[in-house]
Amino acid sequence: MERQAALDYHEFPKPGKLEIRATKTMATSRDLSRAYSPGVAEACLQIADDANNARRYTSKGNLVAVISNGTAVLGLGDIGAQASKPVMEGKAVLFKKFAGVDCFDIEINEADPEKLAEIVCKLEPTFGAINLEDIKAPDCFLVERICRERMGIPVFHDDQHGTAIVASAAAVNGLRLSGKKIEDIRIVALGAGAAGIACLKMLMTMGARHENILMLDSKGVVHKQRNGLTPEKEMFAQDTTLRTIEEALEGADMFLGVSGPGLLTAEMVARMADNPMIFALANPTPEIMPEEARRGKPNALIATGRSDYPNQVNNVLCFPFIFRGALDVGATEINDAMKIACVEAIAGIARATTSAEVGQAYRDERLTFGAEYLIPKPFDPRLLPTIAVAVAKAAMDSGVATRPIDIPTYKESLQAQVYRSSMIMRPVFDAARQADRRIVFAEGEDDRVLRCAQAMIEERVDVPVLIGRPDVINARIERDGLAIRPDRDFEIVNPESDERYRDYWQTYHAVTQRRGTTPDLAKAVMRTNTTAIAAIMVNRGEADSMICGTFGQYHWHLNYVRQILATSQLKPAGALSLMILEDGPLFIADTHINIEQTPDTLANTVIAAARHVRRFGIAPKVALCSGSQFGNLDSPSGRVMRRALEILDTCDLDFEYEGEMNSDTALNAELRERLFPNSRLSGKANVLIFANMDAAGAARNLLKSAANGLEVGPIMMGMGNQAHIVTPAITVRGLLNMAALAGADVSTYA
Ligand SMILES: NC(=O)C1=CN([C@@H]2O[C@H](COP(=O)(O)OP(=O)(O)OC[C@H]3O[C@@H](n4cnc5c(N)ncnc54)[C@H](OP(=O)(O)O)[C@@H]3O)[C@@H](O)[C@H]2O)C=CC1
Ligand SMILES: CC(=O)C(=O)O
Ligand SMILES: [Mg+2]
Repeated sequence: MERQAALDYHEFPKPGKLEIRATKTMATSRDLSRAYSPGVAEACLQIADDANNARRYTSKGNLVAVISNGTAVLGLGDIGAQASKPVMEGKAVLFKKFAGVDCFDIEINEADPEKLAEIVCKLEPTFGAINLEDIKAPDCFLVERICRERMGIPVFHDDQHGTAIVASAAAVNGLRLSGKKIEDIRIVALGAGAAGIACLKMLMTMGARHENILMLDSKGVVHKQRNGLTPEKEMFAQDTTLRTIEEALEGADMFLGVSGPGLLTAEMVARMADNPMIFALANPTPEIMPEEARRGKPNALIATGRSDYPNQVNNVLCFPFIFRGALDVGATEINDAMKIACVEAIAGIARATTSAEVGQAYRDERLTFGAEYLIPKPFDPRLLPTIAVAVAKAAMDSGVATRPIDIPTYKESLQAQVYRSSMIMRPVFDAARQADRRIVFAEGEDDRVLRCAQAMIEERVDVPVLIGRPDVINARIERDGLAIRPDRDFEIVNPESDERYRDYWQTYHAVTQRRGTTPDLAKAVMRTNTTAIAAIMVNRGEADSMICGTFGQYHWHLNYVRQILATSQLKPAGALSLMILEDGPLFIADTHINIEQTPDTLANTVIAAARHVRRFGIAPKVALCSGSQFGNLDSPSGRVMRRALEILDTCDLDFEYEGEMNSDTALNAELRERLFPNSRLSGKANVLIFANMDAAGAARNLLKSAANGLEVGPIMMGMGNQAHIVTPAITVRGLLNMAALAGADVSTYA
């Protein structure tokens, strides 16, 4: 049951959703004396001397407090500070996961807004910024005002401004679709609390007119004749005879619900103008469920706060990224210019085509700008670089940044955070953009290949050619909402019917006739085997490189690549995987080609690997890994390694290599020094070569599965970049990386 699953998620394997992690080693008494007394005193004195040093010597600069008193928790109401803790912990997790911002969740038993503000202000030494959360209106307005006045760091009440930013982004895009103008639309807001007031103010900043807005709270329409209105409600009170939600909604263009569950019915919606926007944002249960809203107005543009429906208007699209940008420039506040930059950035992302990753993360959904996709999805990797950069720039332009930064460099560093492969792959992508190569994908009907083709076109990597049935390819492009179109963006080779078929089977026959292929067999292979077709295209010069292997066994594909493309000069020399790990890149070979290495194949693998590693701008340090080390075991792999080392020693090589040794000895220079002080390898090895495919493959798979390694590869070495065979677990980004490698002229990136 979903409720029990949610509880289990919170309870197991240990209670809660967060823990604290040390960022420095604490292994020796030397560490202890630096981290704590006496060394810590040095850091204290620096900060006592200049408070700005706190950002340098402590975690303050990246630390946000998520603070609540539990008086308006989601739409659950005043459930108290303790009960609000799961929400605050949850926000802290989102801050960290989406934007690398560290958080403490702080739940405070204080209902008095002035006293609460006082407590928050006293926390300033600890934090780089404050996120107020789920504090009821009108108290939240006072708390925020006092804190903003007294504190020198950004204070942002997310239910107000985060919600307002995301709702406004959705509204901006909704208006584009309906063709209405913001200054003309009539808006009815149900809920006059933290979120409601802020959303309306933001919509007015975007151009909505005060006289076109009707606000309702639990007592009905907020009008001039009502007594005891708070100043915030007073601001929106209209001189009107309308009193109920039904009356208010007559002919309205937008419903903005930030109130409570189930307060809107299909019958009420039916009273609205044509093509209305219905934003039912109460959590966890909206004012109206989308099916019901559509019953009232079939052509309504509908958004809720929920992730299980299209158009999730939730402040998670904003808060991690607006704080990221604000912290990174040392902003003293989050001002209107930064908020507007955020609205525009969010709205712009939904209008641009979706990235490879977001397409993969939301595979079953159609993500093309439209009624079902007004705003981006929370897992869209473009959110961080796009929004944080827009916010940082707006902070600098509006004069609240105390530490201005170089925006292009900042954007690159954020992109590197999101796409771990982006830094190391940058020169490869640049080279692929410069080269004019045609890449043929054997499995052109695969969803991942189609998304990769789209990304290749967006990133101007190279021209894709897809082998597959055109009707299947077109149907999948349509289903996935991709923007690519055959002929305009890519070429299709249809194995069932292509005018080049005769040329292809004849070429295949000519190449393999002395290996038992008859004309009939050649014809059958060219009708059914897309890997062979791709290889023939490369053989005939109709493509520069091929990529296959999204399904099936590596050696099955390798057989055709070898048959058709290997020559006396070009032979598969091994498969190299670049594993991007938390502490940097590590190359592993040969993961796929030589099932058991001989001394000669091993020496070739080492030389080829060193050449490929250099192309990434990395100086190779190769370790020959085995169960035996430095001659201590007379094992088969030890013997192969030792003989390979002798061969390498005759080759006059200009890179570091050493063997044979265990893989921990390869990665740990201190251990190596103890075991074999005369090693020719300096520091940590960055290329591990194993004696057989089992060992190399196991190392690669363990690094991927147990160490969260991100793989670029396997890169086929020795074939002049004419062919790469991927493995079925490959992701869209993985394919795109391979396409960039295949698309780069190998001599141009390094
Ligand atoms: N999707 C998102 O990103 C976000 C959604 N929200 C949701 O918005 C809702 C309000 O949050 P927030 O503004 O922080 O809370 P507040 O407590 O500050 O405001 C609640 C508002 O809803 C009004 N209200 C409550 N019950 C009714 C009712 N039966 N009929 C009409 N109005 C009613 C209250 O009226 P009165 O003033 O008379 O008490 C008040 O104006 C919550 O459900 C919350 O989950 C909030 C932030 C973000
Ligand atoms: C999303 C959020 O902040 C709320 O519902 O209160
Ligand atoms: Mg909230």
